[in-house]
Amino acid sequence: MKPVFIALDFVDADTALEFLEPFKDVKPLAVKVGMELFYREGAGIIKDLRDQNIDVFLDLKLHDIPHTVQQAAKRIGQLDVQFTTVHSLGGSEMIKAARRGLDEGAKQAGVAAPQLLAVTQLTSTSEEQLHDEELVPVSMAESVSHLAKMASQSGADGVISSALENNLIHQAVSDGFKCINPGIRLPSNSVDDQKRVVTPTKAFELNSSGIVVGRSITKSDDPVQTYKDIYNAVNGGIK
Ligand SMILES: O=C(O)c1cc(=O)[nH]c(=O)n1[C@@H]1O[C@H](COP(=O)(O)O)[C@@H](O)[C@H]1O
Repeated sequence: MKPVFIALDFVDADTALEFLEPFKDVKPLAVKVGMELFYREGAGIIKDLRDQNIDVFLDLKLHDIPHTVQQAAKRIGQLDVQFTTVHSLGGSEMIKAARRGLDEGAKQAGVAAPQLLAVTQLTSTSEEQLHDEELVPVSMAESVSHLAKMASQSGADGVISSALENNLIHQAVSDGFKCINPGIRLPSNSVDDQKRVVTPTKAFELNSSGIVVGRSITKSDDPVQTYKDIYNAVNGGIK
């Protein structure tokens, strides 16, 4: 099963849970809680979702010195979430520290440790920005596959990248390493702030291990049907 994570980019728990009401008989269901919702609601929203048996990807994109990241990751590891993120640009020592923190926290809480995903280059970053603002001299594809290799050697279970880079990443890492892809748009949607976008079908043609979809579902006229259509295009099986 390749997950389709719905990005719950909502202002508060009431709005997020109200949005999820019509999904109560939809299985499987996986959601992403990001900074907007978590900074407002903290661990309470994670508990509400886990109590409904929903898989949770807690996306806080940790990026700090290794000790700070390890301690923060320990707290995340205690929350019984299934996936979480760090920025790969924090470096190999930071990613290893995150891995240690997640494992320690999960062990203390008696839950399974979350899978660790390292963000390579954000899907809102263009090739021009990479060169002009970050002064990175190599191409986007080279930068992303290099960061993915480093993340895989540092204990990450996968990366967050645009699907456009999946095939290069798969060549650089061992089997089983996940490429989870945001920057997903249906052909009729506007691109908004994203730069490196693909459709859900294209993402899976490009060997995606899972996708993150926000506004294409949350702003759709019929979010449940849009979720089912996207999920079925990839996996089939939801009525
Ligand atoms: O880590 C992420 O999930 C992420 C990384 C990235 O490079 N690009 C990206 O868009 N995201 C997240 O994926 C979601 C995309 O939302 P939409 O653009 O509305 O589909 C947001 O919650 C972003 O925070």
